[in-house]
Amino acid sequence: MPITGENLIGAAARRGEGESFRAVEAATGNSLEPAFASATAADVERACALAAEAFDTYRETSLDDRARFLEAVADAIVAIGDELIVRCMAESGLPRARLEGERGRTVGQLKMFAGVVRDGGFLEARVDPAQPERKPLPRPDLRLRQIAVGPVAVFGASNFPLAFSVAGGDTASALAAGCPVVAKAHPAHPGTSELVGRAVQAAVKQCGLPEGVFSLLMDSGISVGQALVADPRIAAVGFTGSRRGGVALMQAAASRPVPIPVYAEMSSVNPVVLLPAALEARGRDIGRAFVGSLTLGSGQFCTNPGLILAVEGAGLDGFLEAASAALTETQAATMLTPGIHKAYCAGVAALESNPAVTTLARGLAGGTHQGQAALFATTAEAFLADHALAEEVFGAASLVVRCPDLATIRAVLERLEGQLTAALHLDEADHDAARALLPVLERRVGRILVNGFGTGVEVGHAMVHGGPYPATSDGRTTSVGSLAIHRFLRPVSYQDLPASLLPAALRDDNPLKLWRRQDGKLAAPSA
Ligand SMILES: NC(=O)C1=CN([C@@H]2O[C@H](COP(=O)(O)OP(=O)(O)OC[C@H]3O[C@@H](n4cnc5c(N)ncnc54)[C@H](O)[C@@H]3O)[C@@H](O)[C@H]2O)C=CC1
Ligand SMILES: O=C(O)CCC(=O)C(=O)O
Repeated sequence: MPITGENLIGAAARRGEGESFRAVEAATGNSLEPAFASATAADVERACALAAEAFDTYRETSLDDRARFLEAVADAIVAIGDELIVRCMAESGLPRARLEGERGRTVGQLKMFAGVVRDGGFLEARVDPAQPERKPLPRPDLRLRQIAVGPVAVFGASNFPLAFSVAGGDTASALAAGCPVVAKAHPAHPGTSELVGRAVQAAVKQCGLPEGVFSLLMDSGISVGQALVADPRIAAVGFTGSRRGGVALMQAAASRPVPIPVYAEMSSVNPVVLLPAALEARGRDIGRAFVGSLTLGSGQFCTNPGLILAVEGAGLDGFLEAASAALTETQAATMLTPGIHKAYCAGVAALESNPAVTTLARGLAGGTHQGQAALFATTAEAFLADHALAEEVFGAASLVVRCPDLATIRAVLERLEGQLTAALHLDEADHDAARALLPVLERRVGRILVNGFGTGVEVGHAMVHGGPYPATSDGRTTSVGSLAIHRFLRPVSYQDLPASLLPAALRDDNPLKLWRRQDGKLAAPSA
């Protein structure tokens, strides 16, 4: 499939008339062909108009038709073949095996949502039949279902160019909910974005859906994203990226005449608590496993373990020795963009020059665009006194906070901002200590895990990839897993509607065979 540098607006492919830009090969910094041209305000207008036009038809597609569409998108992505992987490797600097895995995750995610749609449970159908004889007042007939919120703007992430990008989790969950998507390509991987966008466009056509179900807009800057979020037809936003970018979109959305929700996944340092018995028994093993997670993908995961909390002692010393030894041998790896590399180097330099911070180890030095891993340590006292030490350094850098006791670990956790994950390393003798920390962790994070690290999010039904601000803009939800569909749904109640006007999900004969809440009780569909 040739990459043309065009915007995909409904069924059309159109060269933008905005600023021209090229993708950059992450490993070399060289420009890649072809030139892309940023979309204009008229392109944004057209994509949003088509999305609004498609909305009522698309949201009422049968569950089976919508599921088949999601499966068609998955198949079309696979059908691109190796060209997708090769282009994505060049644009992101990520290795083949990682991107092949990520393609599998992207396709699996679309198929999972196809299953969620077919199941119909996300409609949360409820029926409270009328009670005309109720005293002192009769009860009306009340029925409820969830409907799609409207067209969704999706901003692809730089660090997951497939699974969190054009046809990633935000797009899959919005399409599953019945929302058309206008995607804004990340300027770090426009070629990858176009290839995937063309696959979605082809699936829309193949399934006979209205063309406005999907559009893809290019931009080297931020004006297309700003115009998209401001467009009155856009009803919600999905975003993964920097705190600055996410907050800017939250502000843009909140200052519209009609504000809309922004589901932004932003920054997180993902505290890892090493409890005493586990540290003493296997501190060295934990240290080696930690370095594996820290340096995965050059540390460019929002779930990266950026903060380690432990009580001082021989166990922590063993952990630090093993972690430092492993880190010292870690190869530097190409980072996603020169900008991200520069931000990483600045973050590391700030820690190195902080008098309250000790550099424990650095990985092997690398080329111009490669991130050199780093491990730092500080005291709890210094950490609590300096807010900057709790900020995310995006890349393979982590800070160990030496604590005098468990109460101090708890105090540090209490002071942290909202996080995506927290990990506890524990043995049985640590259970009481862990139990005491759980209430704090539940208040601070979206996912609590034991004897592991948060990198590598499982795409499933019980996953929460979210957390209180600033991990995300809305801690009540998730951007990974089937629950993500609820971000793009809204309940509607139908009171005393004649049977012929009711949506199929709420009719007495239950033609969709849904599990429904009948007078408050979950009821199976009759055979
Ligand atoms: N928490 C996470 O998962 C991630 C965090 N990051 C952080 O973000 C930094 C920069 O990476 P990027 O991927 O470029 O993130 P970014 O937040 O700068 O950009 C992400 C997307 O949002 C758009 N955007 C950014 N600011 C905007 C604004 N004010 N108005 C409209 N659109 C806007 C960009 O054009 C891009 O499409 C990294 O150094 C890292 O610190 C990056 C990737 C993932
Ligand atoms: O760890 C993962 O699998 C996903 C991480 C993520 O969401 C991110 O880095 O943006």
